[in-house]
Amino acid sequence: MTTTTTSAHTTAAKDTGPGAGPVVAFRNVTKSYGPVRAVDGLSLELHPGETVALLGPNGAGKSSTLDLLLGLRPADSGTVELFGTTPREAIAAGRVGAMLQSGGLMEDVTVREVVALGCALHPRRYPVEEVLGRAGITEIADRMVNKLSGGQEQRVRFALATAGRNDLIVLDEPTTGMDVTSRQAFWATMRDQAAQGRTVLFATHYLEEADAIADRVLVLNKGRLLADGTAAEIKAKAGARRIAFDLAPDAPVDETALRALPCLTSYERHGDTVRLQSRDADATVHAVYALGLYPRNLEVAGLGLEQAFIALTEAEEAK
Ligand SMILES: Nc1ncnc2c1ncn2[C@@H]1O[C@H](COP(=O)(O)OP(=O)(O)OP(=O)(O)O)[C@@H](O)[C@H]1O
Repeated sequence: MTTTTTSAHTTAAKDTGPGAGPVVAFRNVTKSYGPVRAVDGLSLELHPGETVALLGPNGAGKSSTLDLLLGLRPADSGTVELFGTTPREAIAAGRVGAMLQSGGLMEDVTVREVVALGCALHPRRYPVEEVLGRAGITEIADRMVNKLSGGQEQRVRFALATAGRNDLIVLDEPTTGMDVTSRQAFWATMRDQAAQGRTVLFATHYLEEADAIADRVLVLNKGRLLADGTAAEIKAKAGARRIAFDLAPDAPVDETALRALPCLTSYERHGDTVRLQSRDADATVHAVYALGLYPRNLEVAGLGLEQAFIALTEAEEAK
């Protein structure tokens, strides 16, 4: 095993700097389980220092993509490279840390013992106490692993993923089971890792996390890449805008005419409040006035990431 005396605060390896090749390269990768095509001709590249969120509905292929990336499963066709080499070689070189949903922790050991083992196995390890501190588990270091809550287990997994100086950190729904404070602390640590030049890829169902943390968002559906860009670009790609207004109380309202407004992609009414999504907000608002309504508190806004995500995946389902 290789050891290193590099300072704990050394940044990621030099060849991950600007101008270096991609950290991750998928080229036309396909993976099926029997009749289910979990990953369908996926091509993408991740670059040094990016923090990338992987979004998708249940069964979209997120975990399968991460499994292929980590070499845990072979692709049926296409190629997966990390740092220009195979996943196996990149992991053996200690360049990749991963926190997966599955995989039990050893049970009859303390938190410190399991983290110490993770550190010992890493070719570019950090000191155990530093790893415990970063994951916020110093206080529970002497507790048995099988006595931990779900959120505490997640923190131990996080400690194992950051036991050494990795250049790529892969996280599959890392904050599931964590309370709000733990989540915030977790992402603060992750931001710090990214600021040191590491590439971070995380799958999540929390769209607000993707919006707040990621500088790039990949939307997967049915194993295919539906959108790839900043959160703002994904919102723009969804195309629709939100319109909300209040109807004048007691004014006669033709519900059928409201539902038939032009360019609507969604319609909701709660009492006097109407909430719409429209492909062309100008045309819709114009038609509201043409109905002889006098909307009050009129608001027109872009979609949030969550609504954009739903609009994009629904549009794909409708194909
Ligand atoms: N080992 C397996 N055997 C058979 N089918 C599988 C296996 N693993 C995944 N699948 C199927 O492949 C598809 C993609 O699953 P995957 O777990 O990659 O999606 P996901 O986006 O991670 O979903 P979730 O958000 O629910 O975790 C699903 O239809 C799933 O049922």
